Amino acid sequence: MKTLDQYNFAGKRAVVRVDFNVPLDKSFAITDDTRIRAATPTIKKILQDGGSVVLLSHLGRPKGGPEEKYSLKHIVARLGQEYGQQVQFAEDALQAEAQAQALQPGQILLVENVRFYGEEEKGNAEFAAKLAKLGQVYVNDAFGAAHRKHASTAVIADSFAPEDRVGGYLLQGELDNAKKVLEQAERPFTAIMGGAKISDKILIIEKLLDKVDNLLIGGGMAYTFAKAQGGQIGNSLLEADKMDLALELIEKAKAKGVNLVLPTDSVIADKFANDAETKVAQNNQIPDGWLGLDLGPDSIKAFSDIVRQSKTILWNGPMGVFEMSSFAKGTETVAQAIADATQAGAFSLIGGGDSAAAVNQLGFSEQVSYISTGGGALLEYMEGKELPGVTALG
Ligand SMILES: Nc1ncnc2c1ncn2[C@@H]1O[C@H](COP(=O)(O)OP(=O)(O)OP(=O)(O)O)[C@@H](O)[C@H]1O
Ligand SMILES: O=C(O)[C@H](O)COP(=O)(O)O
Repeated sequence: MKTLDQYNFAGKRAVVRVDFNVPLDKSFAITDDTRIRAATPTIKKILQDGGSVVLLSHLGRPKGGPEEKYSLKHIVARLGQEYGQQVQFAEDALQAEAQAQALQPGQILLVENVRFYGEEEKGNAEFAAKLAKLGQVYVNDAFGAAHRKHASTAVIADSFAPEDRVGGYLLQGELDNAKKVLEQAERPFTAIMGGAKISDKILIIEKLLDKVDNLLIGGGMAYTFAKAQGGQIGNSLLEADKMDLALELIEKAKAKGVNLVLPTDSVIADKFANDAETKVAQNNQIPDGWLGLDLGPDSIKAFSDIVRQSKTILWNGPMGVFEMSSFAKGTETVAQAIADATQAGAFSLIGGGDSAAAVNQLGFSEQVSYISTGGGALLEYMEGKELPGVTALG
């Protein structure tokens, strides 16, 4: 992979694929800008060389057409602050060529969400070739989307000569840190998995069983395990078609000697709201009409104790609905335990858009070793899978 420092961008227009899939609140304000800040060194290097930049990104999961809540126009002003200059905006990825060609050295153009075209996620070659016309060199700095073989993350590279395909600083740094955990993990090695996207992660959990000593499973995905074990989970998150797999994972963990820890209790709520009525329940005895939204006190203690004794820690996915203060305690306490372990010499790698947001929001960002901008991308890399976004640069 050609690195940024091996390329001189003077007089060149670079198409830079970034992962600006940042969380937005209801009024479209950015609630965590980690991914924006993380790509800045790459963009500055290109500009300082005397190049111009055409930014491509996705935001959210639109259904193949424009959707106001997923428009990248919401982040234009923030980018302007970040780069200390006005950032131009192209409202349609396939109508952006004239605007791109008019860019002067040092200028930046942000192109509307590439997923407003269904061809993006299909990895359509014609669509990719049209995007490639926006510049003369392709830079991929979208580590968070490097596991997607999409038009702008991978296929587009075919339209550029190998010497004009470049890996950005963020992409390179992320790969270096992930390798540290994969190849030099000091034991005990603990992975903590949580969040809502059960189907995205459950297969990856299986792979982690070959690498870790402890696997802690919290957040929404834990209820699929509880239900599979015969528990009552009320209205908590469930992916019914993954229950068999959950049981298999429990068995496999046993066979491999991995300490798989599930929450024993939860903070449950009578509605999905910060002002809901709450109480603590055993994870297998959640009444109908109630839903588990955070780790309970026993689970918090069990998780934190293991984390504090670990020498390598990988965390992906919050332990509860941390965005609501009533359900943030599990995530906060686990983050504190990771910070304590790091202070005591452990290497801690935090992955996932929401996990990174939680660590920032709760004020722990300076107390962990590395915050990855990748969720699925980091995990797939850890699992030993090839990342199409990286392979395409070769
Ligand atoms: N018990 C729960 N019930 C419902 N939602 C939950 C629960 N626990 C956590 N969540 C939600 O899960 C979401 C995060 O899940 P997600 O799988 O997206 O994690 P992530 O860290 O962002 O990883 P990635 O980057 O792969 O998306 C948060 O918005 C959080 O509120
Ligand atoms: O948030 C992420 O993990 C990346 O931006 C990829 O998004 P996706 O899971 O919607 O492809």
